[in-house]
Amino acid sequence: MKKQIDKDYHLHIFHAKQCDPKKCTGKKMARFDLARIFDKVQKIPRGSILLDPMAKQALSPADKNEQNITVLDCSWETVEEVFPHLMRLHLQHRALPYLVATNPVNFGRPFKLTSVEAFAAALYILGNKKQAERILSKFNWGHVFLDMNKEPLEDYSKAKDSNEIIKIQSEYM
Ligand SMILES: C[S@@+](CC[C@H](N)C(=O)[O-])C[C@H]1O[C@@H](n2cnc3c(N)ncnc32)[C@H](O)[C@@H]1O
Repeated sequence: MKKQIDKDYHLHIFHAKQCDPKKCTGKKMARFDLARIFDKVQKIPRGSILLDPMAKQALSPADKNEQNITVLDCSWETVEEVFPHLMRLHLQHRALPYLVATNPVNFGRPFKLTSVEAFAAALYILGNKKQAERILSKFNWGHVFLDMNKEPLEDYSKAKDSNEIIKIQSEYM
């Protein structure tokens, strides 16, 4: 039987220019050509998955067929204000389930992931673990994210849909 080759997802960062550029994980990803970065909403590809911490639907393997994943790199202080403005673009807003951040700013905090952690979690859930490892490899704390979240990520990656993700999440919270 032919081995299926993992397809790489296209990663996009809508950058709101609200963070310290030296600490910004999105900027660093762009420097390494791991994601495309822009500051105009119009550049978000149509129909893209938008990783939105306030979305009603959780990301799940049912979203596997979408090619594009977008993150909004902004300050956590403005998240509640900015995401509703993007509803008019008809993107596929998806929240990530319970996972723990391992970046130096929010280490140990659930749900509050940096852009690179959010992308890596999404890639893992959608079945491309190699791309998740590749983007995290540019951060010296990156591998810790997959180590600490290995069990839930494995379970989420085997879920059928958003409802199953929510059920699995409740076992970890
Ligand atoms: C708020 S920004 C903060 C970026 C940070 N300054 C950095 O250097 O990476 C993080 C973005 O990652 C995505 N994200 C983080 N946690 C998430 C979650 N629990 N569910 C969905 N998306 C999430 C969202 O697009 C969010 O806007």
